[in-house]
Amino acid sequence: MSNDGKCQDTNNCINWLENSIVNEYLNYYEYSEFENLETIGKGSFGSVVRAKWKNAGNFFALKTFHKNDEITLKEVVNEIKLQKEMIFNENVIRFYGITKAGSGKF
Ligand SMILES: Nc1ncnc2c1ncn2[C@@H]1O[C@H](COP(=O)(O)OP(=O)(O)OP(=O)(O)O)[C@@H](O)[C@H]1O
Repeated sequence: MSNDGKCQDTNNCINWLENSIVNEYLNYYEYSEFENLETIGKGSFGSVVRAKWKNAGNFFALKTFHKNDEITLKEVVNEIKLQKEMIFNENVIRFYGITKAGSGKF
């Protein structure tokens, strides 16, 4: 699938994410690079945790999606697309990249 943001089913969404990482459109972080995870909020699709990035000691908000189903994967791709479009808006938090928890969730 091309990297035009289309995500019609589960496999397409996963391919879009993986191609975006391989082609370096998205930064990928190993989940093991984070420590001191503390839950700071919950949304419709998952929870948000504050986590320390071991490499530099700074903190990130990690948005975790609880399921790997089609609706959730479409939400992940949609949210990444929105974040990338908002890159120059100072009122919107910066999107740094994506990680994958041990359970396979993004
Ligand atoms: N970057 C962040 N820094 C601090 N807290 C955050 C951050 N992102 C999200 N949160 C907290 O986590 C909560 C859940 O965020 P999340 O984005 O999962 O859902 P939402 O946008 O509030 O709702 P929905 O999932 O219905 O769109 C937020 O309401 C907020 O309290």
